[in-house]
Amino acid sequence: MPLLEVEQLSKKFPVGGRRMLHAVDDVSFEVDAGESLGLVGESGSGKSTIARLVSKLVDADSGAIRFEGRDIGPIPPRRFAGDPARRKIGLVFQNAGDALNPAFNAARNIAIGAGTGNVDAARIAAKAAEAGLARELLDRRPHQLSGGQQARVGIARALMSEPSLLILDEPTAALDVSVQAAVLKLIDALRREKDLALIFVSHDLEVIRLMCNRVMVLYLGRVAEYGPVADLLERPAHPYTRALIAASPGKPAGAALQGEPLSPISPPGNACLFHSRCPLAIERCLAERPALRDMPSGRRVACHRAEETTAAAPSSGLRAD
Ligand SMILES: Nc1ncnc2c1ncn2[C@@H]1O[C@H](COP(=O)(O)OP(=O)(O)OP(=O)(O)O)[C@@H](O)[C@H]1O
Repeated sequence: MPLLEVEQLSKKFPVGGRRMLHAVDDVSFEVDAGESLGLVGESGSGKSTIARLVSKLVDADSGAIRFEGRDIGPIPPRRFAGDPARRKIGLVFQNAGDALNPAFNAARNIAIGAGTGNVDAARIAAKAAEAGLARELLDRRPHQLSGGQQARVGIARALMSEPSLLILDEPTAALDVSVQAAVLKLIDALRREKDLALIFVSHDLEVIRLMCNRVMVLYLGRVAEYGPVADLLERPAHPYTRALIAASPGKPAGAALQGEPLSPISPPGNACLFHSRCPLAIERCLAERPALRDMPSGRRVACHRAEETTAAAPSSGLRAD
């Protein structure tokens, strides 16, 4: 049984009048113990909303979220704080400085993660040590700590309840490259030592490559492609994945996507959501939204032309019919 099973998760937000923004649409995935799943996609693709839905900060419109086999989806977010599953899901957010209470010192901020009133100082020190935070920093308030130290406080806080799943939403996005590398190394070491499962949200494919076993590529709230990370990045099957890889730092310029993304507000019911920017779009893509379908080696892809895309060499210029 997977540690976490998410099935057909959907979330719309009202945006005035009767208009709804489709933030997450029919998303399914699994995470096993000790596994690290990356969520990647452009800004607005639904990564954070998925992280917030799974951690029950936001209520889903529909879909199941089975944690250790139990569907926690129907539990209202306000009641989830007292649920035993809550303690097993640790959360680490972008910009640790903002996520910490500025009035509390590091020790008190870490203690919050236990979810109960009084926490033994020795336990706080132990979690700080696991997160690589020196004991003498525990008396300092967030503004007296560096970005990397703040990130470690956030991680120590998430570890307080001995989680089996950590949800990390761009945990190092605000950090300098060298500090980022040290914090990523820490997270990876913790995953191995504790057999922690991770859901790792990032814009950065290189970070995903380093940190994750599997990756889910999202476009306008839907899964474009899903699969083992090395294989997927080596041989992307979805034209959007190819474009993301081509646009990542260190790749030659000129491969940027053309065309405008569709609006996530009342998107067309039938068409592929990527058709407006897709170099391979054909008539069928306008008439029939591609379902997520199984490909070899554990890959799933939502593209009518995936076979042609994977058959083409990564550097070859793909053309529409
Ligand atoms: N509370 C909300 N009310 C209305 N719209 C929202 C709300 N939260 C998210 N959205 C919208 O849902 C869509 C998905 O947002 P989300 O933050 O999940 O994307 P993301 O991929 O995490 O983006 P980023 O990388 O910028 O954080 C966006 O269009 C966003 O504007």
